Amino acid sequence: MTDWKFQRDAIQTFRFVRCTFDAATGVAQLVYAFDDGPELVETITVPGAPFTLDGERAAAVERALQLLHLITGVSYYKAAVPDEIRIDSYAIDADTAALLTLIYENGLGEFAYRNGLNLHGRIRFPHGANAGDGAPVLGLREHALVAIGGGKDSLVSIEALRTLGVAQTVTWVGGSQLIKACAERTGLPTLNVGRALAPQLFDYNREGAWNGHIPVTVLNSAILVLAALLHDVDQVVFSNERSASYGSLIEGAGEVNHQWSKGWACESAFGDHVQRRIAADLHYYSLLRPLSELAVARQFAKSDRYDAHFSSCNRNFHILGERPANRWCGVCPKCHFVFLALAPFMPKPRLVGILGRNLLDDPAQTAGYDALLEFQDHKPFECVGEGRESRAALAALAERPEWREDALVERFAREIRPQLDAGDLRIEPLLVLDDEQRIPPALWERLRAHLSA
Ligand SMILES: CC(=O)N[C@H]1[C@@H](OP(=O)(O)OP(=O)(O)OC[C@H]2O[C@@H](n3ccc(=O)[nH]c3=O)[C@H](O)[C@@H]2O)O[C@H](CO)[C@@H](O)[C@@H]1O[C@H](C)C(=O)N[C@@H](C)C(=O)N[C@@H](CCC(=O)O)C(=O)O
Ligand SMILES: Nc1ncnc2c1ncn2[C@@H]1O[C@H](COP(=O)(O)OP(=O)(O)OP(=O)(O)O)[C@@H](O)[C@H]1O
Repeated sequence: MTDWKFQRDAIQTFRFVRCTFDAATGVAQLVYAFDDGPELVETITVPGAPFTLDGERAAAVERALQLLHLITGVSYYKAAVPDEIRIDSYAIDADTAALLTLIYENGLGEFAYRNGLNLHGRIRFPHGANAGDGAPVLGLREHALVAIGGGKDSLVSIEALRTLGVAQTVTWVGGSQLIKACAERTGLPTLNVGRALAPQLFDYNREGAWNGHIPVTVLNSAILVLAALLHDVDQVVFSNERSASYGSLIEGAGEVNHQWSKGWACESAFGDHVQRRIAADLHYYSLLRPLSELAVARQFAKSDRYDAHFSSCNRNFHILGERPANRWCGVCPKCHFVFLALAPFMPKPRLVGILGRNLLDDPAQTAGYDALLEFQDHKPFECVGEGRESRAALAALAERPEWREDALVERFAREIRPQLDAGDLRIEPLLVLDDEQRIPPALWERLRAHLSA
């Protein structure tokens, strides 16, 4: 064991070694290993300890901990993608194995595509027969843990829930100062869950591990489910919009969705599983599922409360490495898209003030915008709206005197718009609310009225 070296292609087995939770400290340890190599220990710390857990709630916490262990393993499994998966210290049933296969295969879709790997049929979680449905009703208190990511989406949800009078705690995972500042700006109760990846993963990455995107949203979701049980809360609320269900269309490969774990397929499978197998009265849902990215942007633009605090630029959220000096790098797909999506709904000086520059008047950004428009390129592997949303937003700006002379708007009107069907360029149809969602029905009725106001 002391001589063990990470040799990606020689590794045969990925092991889920054990998971533990200490109610006195709020610390969960999620332990993995390759073959008989060193233990890889990821640590999750839920503030609020000590936690007093009675019989049924303690059992639900144990089930949530195992689900978290199984989902979080994706970060380590991907480093070698070995043929065999083993679960050393507990057993899972066929339903749980099916959920995990769905999450690993699809959540690692971009990773597999970029590395030229085929994961279909390769990910096999050992399992027994189905244990049957029947998670108990725990009598959880009516309260929402709302995930906050520092960008516009979660802020739209938080403000909607505030307006609708839903009691909420603004919750985030990890040490981002930007998210903390946004959370504090809400003026609501906050909960910051600590997360430390096993340090060896960074060594393995340097030593030739497979690397690439992992389904981080479902991982954060599993963390919040555990935190909800510990804090006796009946709702875990995310802010994943309808557009997240659509990936990039790649010639020869089909659809590859960077944000698969923000999509409806993941939300419905994960949310149903939580209610069937963990706690029948724990509701996991995305409040923004009925909305397109443009509809979310329109909603965000209604208030300027967060203009000086939020950022959707993912470059702020690296564990290691540099972050943009003024919250917006201005050159990545998310900066491009958010600028474009907000532009039809916000006065121009306000938007330029938020990002610090006018991205649509910068010819150097042409290729970036072409990818968003799916013009001579595919939609970027990032959390951006659908191509039709970008095209509709630019078409709207091409009609506005304050925007139409800007370099990229003018180019769109001259070169790209004539190749498109005018009927597909209207914004209004993209703002219609969708019915595919799992928001608690009474809340959905009130939310629909609020969003339509
Ligand atoms: C901040 C970011 O975008 N990171 C992505 C980037 O990672 P990078 O290597 O540049 O830096 P770090 O994030 O600091 O990660 C260092 C290494 O750690 C590993 N890792 C990290 C987190 C984790 O949960 N598991 C891990 O294994 C990984 O090996 C890193 O190399 O590129 C990576 C490869 O494409 C991405 O996976 C990183 O994405 C993060 C996991 C992340 O948190 N990204 C979110 C900002 C993000 O993409 N959110 C999407 C949601 C999409 C989804 O749910 O799938 C969004 O904006 O909506
Ligand atoms: N560190 C985090 N902890 C908990 N939840 C997070 C974290 N980062 C992102 N999320 C949540 O994951 C979901 C997807 O994140 P995403 O980045 O799309 O949203 P956002 O930051 O609210 O908005 P934007 O799209 O403008 O960046 C959101 O519900 C967000 O709240």
